[in-house]
Amino acid sequence: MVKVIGLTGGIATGKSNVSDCLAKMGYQIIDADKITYQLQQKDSDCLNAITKYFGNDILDKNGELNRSHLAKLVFENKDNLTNLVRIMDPYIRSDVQSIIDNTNEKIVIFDAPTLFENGYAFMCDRIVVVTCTPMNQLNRLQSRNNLSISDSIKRIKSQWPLNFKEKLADYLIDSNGSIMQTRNQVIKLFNKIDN
Ligand SMILES: Nc1ncnc2c1ncn2[C@@H]1O[C@H](COP(=O)(O)OP(=O)(O)OP(=O)(O)O)[C@@H](O)[C@H]1O
Repeated sequence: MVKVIGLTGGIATGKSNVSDCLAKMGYQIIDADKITYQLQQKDSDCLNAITKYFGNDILDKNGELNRSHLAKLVFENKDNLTNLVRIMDPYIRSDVQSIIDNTNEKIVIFDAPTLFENGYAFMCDRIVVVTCTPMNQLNRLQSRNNLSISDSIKRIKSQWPLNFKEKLADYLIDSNGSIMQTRNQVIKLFNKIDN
């Protein structure tokens, strides 16, 4: 029976670094962001459902999703975010479940930024949360996405508080140190989980 390890954190807390490290160690990664992106391809059922709710304004002239426009709508309005999640949820869940059901691996990693917010924690046997101090999170988000402080705070606040996620974790990865220090923790942790 495959063991599903959920991997999450707060926005810009260093989850991608951990996910890269796990991929290099040979683990199969189910990437919720990639699945979401693929589901939103032009003319897909999922994009049609999104457009039905948000209107044709979210499409560009070629019928492709205008991602920055949709992002603006959902980060500025909580109801929009809730509805986007509600619309996409069954599509994402079904894709993830089919990967889990068809894998031959002993362990798969389900990498999802909003694992808790979207109720995907229930699909996991164990959960790893990548965390750092609120100040490091804010600095990393600002410099990575070139955002103002107020926009960064808005994005951080659209997720559950990091300290709440930490309490729900089975395992924590502290990403306050260097990338290498974080990777060493990942190797140590997965040697334990995998044995
Ligand atoms: N240990 C670290 N030391 C210094 N910088 C780091 C560390 N880990 C990540 N960063 C930097 O912080 C930023 C955010 O990291 P990353 O993209 O891995 O976050 P994330 O948790 O995957 O975010 P999101 O969920 O928003 O995609 C990146 O610019 C990355 O280079």
